[in-house]
Amino acid sequence: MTAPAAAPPALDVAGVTVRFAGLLALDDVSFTVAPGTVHAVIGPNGAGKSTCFNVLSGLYRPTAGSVRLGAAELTRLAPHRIAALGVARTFQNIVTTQGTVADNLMLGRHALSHAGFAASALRLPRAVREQRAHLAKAREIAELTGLGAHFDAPVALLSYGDRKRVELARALCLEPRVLLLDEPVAGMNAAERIRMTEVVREIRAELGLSVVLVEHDMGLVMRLADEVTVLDFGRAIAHGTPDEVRRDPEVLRAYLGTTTGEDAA
Ligand SMILES: Nc1ncnc2c1ncn2[C@@H]1O[C@H](COP(=O)(O)OP(=O)(O)OP(=O)(O)O)[C@@H](O)[C@H]1O
Repeated sequence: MTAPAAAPPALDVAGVTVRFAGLLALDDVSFTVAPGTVHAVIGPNGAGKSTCFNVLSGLYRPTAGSVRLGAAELTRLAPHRIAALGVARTFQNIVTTQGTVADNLMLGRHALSHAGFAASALRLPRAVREQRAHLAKAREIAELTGLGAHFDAPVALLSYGDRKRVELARALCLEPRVLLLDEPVAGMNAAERIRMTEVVREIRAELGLSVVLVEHDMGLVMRLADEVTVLDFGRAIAHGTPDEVRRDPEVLRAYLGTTTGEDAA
């Protein structure tokens, strides 16, 4: 694998508010994802986690507040512009079933293609060279995410866990500086969860990117996150290391019936 790129800039979320009619889905939420760290956003159902992700990836425009990647303000940009600045996301419920693993990863490379459609269709030398380089990169990312042996396999024939990693690999094909992971282990069995945890660790170490993680699986959050922000009714009620937040009385209160924080979220 290539050497890790320079550390990504910090992702600063400052005073973000999202109002849907009368409902405050996010209420003046601020946190900073430090370069190269895994930052989890957790909270009970309806706390605002998905809304927060949708703001970070440009699907929602906040009512107030800002999201900055280094000097770049993201909140007024369309999702594809945010992706082009190096913020890629996975989707919780999209588990692709079309094409081969290679096809899906090459779709992820599409946004980085410089040769135009006509040049590619005409197989002009530059387009052919570029296509070859994209394929090599896609293969490298498949290896990194444990999909190397399945590179030419139809996605429909893969296990659920492998397909979730295709979604992750597709996002990595954008060569992001910040990766937004939306419930990466949702629906997985125990073995698949462990595998995904290992893969996220490896990609962080290998690629040096920052990861923002929304996840209900507290085991995964405790093992992976450097920092955690806890949302409740749209407000950020706690920030800290996994150990700090699981001992925080307000966090324990937010998760009704939770006494240890182990099975929170
Ligand atoms: N597009 C929308 N229009 C109106 N209300 C919305 C919309 N999206 C989310 N909400 C509301 O905003 C609040 C926060 O929802 P959100 O989906 O962000 O929470 P969440 O923490 O991701 O929940 P879950 O863990 O159940 O996925 C909820 O009350 C939800 O009903």
